[in-house]
Amino acid sequence: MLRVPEALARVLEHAAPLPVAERPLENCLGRRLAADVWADADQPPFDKALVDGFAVRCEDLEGLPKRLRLGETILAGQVPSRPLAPGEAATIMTGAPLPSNADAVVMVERTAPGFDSVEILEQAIKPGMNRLPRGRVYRAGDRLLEGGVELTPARMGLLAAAGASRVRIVDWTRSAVVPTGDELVDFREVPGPGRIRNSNALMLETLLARRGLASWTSPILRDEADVLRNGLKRALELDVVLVIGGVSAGQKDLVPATLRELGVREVFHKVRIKPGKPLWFGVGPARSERPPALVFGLPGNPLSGLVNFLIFVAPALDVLDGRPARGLGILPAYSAVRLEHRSDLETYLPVRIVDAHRTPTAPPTVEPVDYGGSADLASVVRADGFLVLPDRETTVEPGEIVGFLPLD
Ligand SMILES: Nc1nc2c(c(=O)[nH]1)N[C@H]1C(S)=C(S)[C@@H](COP(=O)(O)OP(=O)(O)OC[C@H]3O[C@@H](n4cnc5c(N)ncnc54)[C@H](O)[C@@H]3O)O[C@H]1N2
Ligand code: MOO
Repeated sequence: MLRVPEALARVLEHAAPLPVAERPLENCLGRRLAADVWADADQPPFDKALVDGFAVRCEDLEGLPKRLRLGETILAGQVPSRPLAPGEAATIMTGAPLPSNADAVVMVERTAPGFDSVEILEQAIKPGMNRLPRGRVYRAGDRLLEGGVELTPARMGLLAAAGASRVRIVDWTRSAVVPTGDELVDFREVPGPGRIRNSNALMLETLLARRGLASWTSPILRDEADVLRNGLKRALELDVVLVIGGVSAGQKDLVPATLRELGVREVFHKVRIKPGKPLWFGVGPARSERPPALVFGLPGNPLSGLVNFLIFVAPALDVLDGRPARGLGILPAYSAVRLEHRSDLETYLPVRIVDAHRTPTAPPTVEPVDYGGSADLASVVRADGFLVLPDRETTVEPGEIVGFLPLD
């Protein structure tokens, strides 16, 4: 059986960035830009007023206070019809273009406006005041964003300002979530005898959604070869397939055999991890425009699926997204209790932080929560993360440093 780092390395060996695609900007939050984006025009595209007030020529304003004749009014969205005449001011609103020879804008609060003239009150005025010159933000032809950066809200805004309405990105991963099992009913239903609600599909969909990825969820597939075959075939058209259940040793655990029948090449089955040991991983048949699907057969127990997602699926999604796989983010923590670990499986134990008033940089102290095993999703809700025990026997003493994988 593979150890966790070996299994992860096998997964990542088969993961490669998805092809570049041109997509509508509004759909690209969080995506990697695949090419540099250049400014199509100067920004601002004209000398622009930064306040509501009066556009002036500073040379008219020696020895304040002084009265200027009022010429035209320029609202945002309009353009001035002519330059200022000597001794003249134009009424102007924030965002409007300045007359070509105006070199400052005086705020309306620092003036005494009259009917056809305005008195500019005593104040320090110099050229450039309250005026954003054309091209001050960027010039046509400037590189606005470098290929490779992630699209944040501010970068999205910048691209919108530059009219980049379609952008080249590393395409987003299309994932399928495939719940399997005769015992499952939709979570909106009341389960009959022996049945349980399908909780894992929603958990996996939302784990993907947290990463900005929409997914397709198949109907619950019954444990019958032809039902599984048809359902899984459809899922294999996507980039990542998360099959839930049916991967251990039961009589109805038909998922691995069905996947192999559909041309999915098994890379490994079972990992030295708890929960999540029965994990199955394979690579789908070749596709014309995208790399073959990465297929994860996640064990049906909710915590097994969650832990396997965090440890194996999430790093693969990073690579498909065109970014280096982020580390697991395992931090040091102190164990509050003695733990006797008698297993050769790397073990993820739900724990809560017990020292609420610690300083932010100090490792937290953690203690296990009441835990009923990998079907006990309520334990994770009580937990702040997982304490990680190695894949060999070990005893942890109270106060000893352990690995801690925070949740959320
Ligand atoms: N003889 C062996 N038995 C089992 C082994 C083993 O190595 N040898 N491994 C155990 C471990 S560990 C796990 S984990 C489970 C994994 O089993 P499967 O992946 O085959 O999953 P199922 O049997 O279909 O389901 C297990 C459990 O999870 C529930 N489940 C399934 N799907 C969902 C869902 N979408 N939402 C909520 N709950 C779900 C299912 O009802 C079962 O209770 O196998 C052990 N057995
Ligand atoms: O992986 Mo299983 O989840 O240990 O119960």
